[in-house]
Amino acid sequence: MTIARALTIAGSDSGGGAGIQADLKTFQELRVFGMSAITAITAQNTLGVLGIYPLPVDAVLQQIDAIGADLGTDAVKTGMLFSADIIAGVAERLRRYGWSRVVVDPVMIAKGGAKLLQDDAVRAMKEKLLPQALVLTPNMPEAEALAGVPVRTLEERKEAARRLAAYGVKHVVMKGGHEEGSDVVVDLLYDGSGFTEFASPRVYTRHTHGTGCTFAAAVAAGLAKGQGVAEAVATAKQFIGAAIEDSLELGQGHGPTNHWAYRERLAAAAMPKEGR
Ligand SMILES: Nc1ncnc2c1ncn2[C@@H]1O[C@H](COP(=O)(O)OP(=O)(O)O)[C@@H](O)[C@H]1O
Ligand SMILES: Cc1ncc(COP(=O)(O)O)c(N)n1
Repeated sequence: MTIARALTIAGSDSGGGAGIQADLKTFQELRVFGMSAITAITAQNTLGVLGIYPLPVDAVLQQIDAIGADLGTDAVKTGMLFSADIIAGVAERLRRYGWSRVVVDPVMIAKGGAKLLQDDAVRAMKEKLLPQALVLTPNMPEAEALAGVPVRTLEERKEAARRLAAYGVKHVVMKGGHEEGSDVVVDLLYDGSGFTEFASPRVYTRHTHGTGCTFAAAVAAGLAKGQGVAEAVATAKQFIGAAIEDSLELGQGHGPTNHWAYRERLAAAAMPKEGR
């Protein structure tokens, strides 16, 4: 049996809802063997980010090399990269190992406002990392920062996607969680020529900590299993939809999503009716 493998290069979230923890849980739920290279340790809970401790660039790259030299990977997901130096090193390693199924989640600011990417790192992300992204998954504020144009209306989101594709990104998923005044959350996939919409009902909840990480990790899991981008995005949208709907109500602030909800739904649907 072939085992699909995925590597996440991201920050650690002690609260377990975002970052490396969300990614590994998502890989596991989607039956993908998960591996990690930690870029920074954050002391974090549902109320906010209490501290950020970036690792030395060499420590980040050695973790990647440990995987490149032995286990290998079928897909890579990047999350919180924190600095221009880490971004440059990661971009070089992606090239060195020939890893092409790369999902870049351009994490910049935590929901509580803490900076997870230094200001001078945005340029490195655009110039060094985006050209290597098979899929880029910005939320609306991240798309604005990267594309340099306002991103609110559907037309503005499309224009930003075209601008981001010009950096060499093959597919852009413009996530719609931050869209205001709509009962539907639309994620827009741009493949360099056309747009596909992935829509779901908006869940009115405060428990959305780590939604972006979880979504991007689910896309990477699909790619690791050999799915095409559109199929991986469609599954990821289902996965995050279930995780948000069946919330765990943990913590006093913005709680994590439920990473086992999607699997439990599939299992319930497969069960014979009399067995339920
Ligand atoms: N309230 C919500 N109800 C349903 N889906 C949501 C909600 N908020 C976010 N999502 C989904 O979660 C994913 C992450 O979205 P978004 O909030 O835009 O990104 P981020 O977490 O990076 O800020 C997307 O697939 C989006 O469609
Ligand atoms: C270590 C780490 N990485 C990423 C996020 C972003 O999380 P969100 O998906 O809620 O924007 C976070 N809060 N912490």
